[in-house]
Amino acid sequence: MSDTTAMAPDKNLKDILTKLQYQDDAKVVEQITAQMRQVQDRMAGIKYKLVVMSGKGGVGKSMTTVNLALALARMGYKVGLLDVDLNGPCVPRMMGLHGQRLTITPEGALPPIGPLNIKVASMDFFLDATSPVRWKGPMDLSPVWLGLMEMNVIREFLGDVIWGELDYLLTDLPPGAAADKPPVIAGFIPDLAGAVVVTTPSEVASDVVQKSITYARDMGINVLGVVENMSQYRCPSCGAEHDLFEGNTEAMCGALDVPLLGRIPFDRTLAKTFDKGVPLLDETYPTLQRYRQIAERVVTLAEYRKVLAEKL
Ligand SMILES: Nc1ncnc2c1ncn2[C@@H]1O[C@H](COP(=O)(O)OP(=O)(O)OP(=O)(O)O)[C@@H](O)[C@H]1O
Repeated sequence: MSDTTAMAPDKNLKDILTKLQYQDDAKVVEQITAQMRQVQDRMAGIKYKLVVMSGKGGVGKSMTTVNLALALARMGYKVGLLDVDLNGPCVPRMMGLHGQRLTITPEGALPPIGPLNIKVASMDFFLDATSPVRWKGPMDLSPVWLGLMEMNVIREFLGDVIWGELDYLLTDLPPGAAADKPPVIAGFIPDLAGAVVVTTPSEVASDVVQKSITYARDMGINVLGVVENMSQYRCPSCGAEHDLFEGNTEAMCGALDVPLLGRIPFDRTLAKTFDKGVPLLDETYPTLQRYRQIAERVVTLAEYRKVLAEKL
């Protein structure tokens, strides 16, 4: 049995990165290539790697990622969940794993196991509870270095986690549209099967989500479809459903030629349970059944694409 220790919390990017020395350009390329090779090896046992992205923040991307993972696990698949947000990782809390740590072994970092045997790896597992990740160098250098360092931390992190054999790995990307980090981070995941884009009808009314879909496609990411979150509000007393926002997701999907995978209503029970770290697991619950239908569509699309890619 290998010697295991919990990873110490560390918030200072400069400390995290002391082992990474940028001496010259050739070294940087060498280092990044080595990191990417390591990530490829670590993820070699995963059949389908998916990312979940959104245009703006707060549209329910993490809620969707977590519930798709749970739905896939309920369908009998071996599932992993990866949360790469440095400044707002919330997957561990939603899965009831906040405060856990990755277990460091000589072979790499073992992710904690959440409900339905889902392996969960998050930046949260080596960050401290409340303070933000901070820069300790000169402030005028911080935008450039923070970007570089953040990408480096993420590649290092991806190269450390031992996933073993999985059917699906779902990655919750940080929010952001167009020329921003999510598609770049998605590019760190080798043989990506595709992306699921989460939006709300109000976001559709703006052009942020369309930009992120276009940008993802420009980066060669296969957009499997769109999930419309907080579509409607179900009245707790009479059960009637009412629209919450203006916006026509169906029309947007038609215009972009991307499938609408499903709609999830605004559901207070969902928010209350997952935000408290007590994930709702009753599969007969109507909103969870909707996630199940979306997960079934995702499986069909991912498998179809794979078969197609193998035949061509
Ligand atoms: N369908 C829903 N019904 C009710 N509340 C929801 C729903 N989806 C998400 N929420 C709530 O909205 C808040 C934001 O959700 P979530 O953290 O999943 O968004 P996000 O897009 O991942 O945010 P971020 O941009 O910070 O990554 C949370 O409190 C969550 O519980």
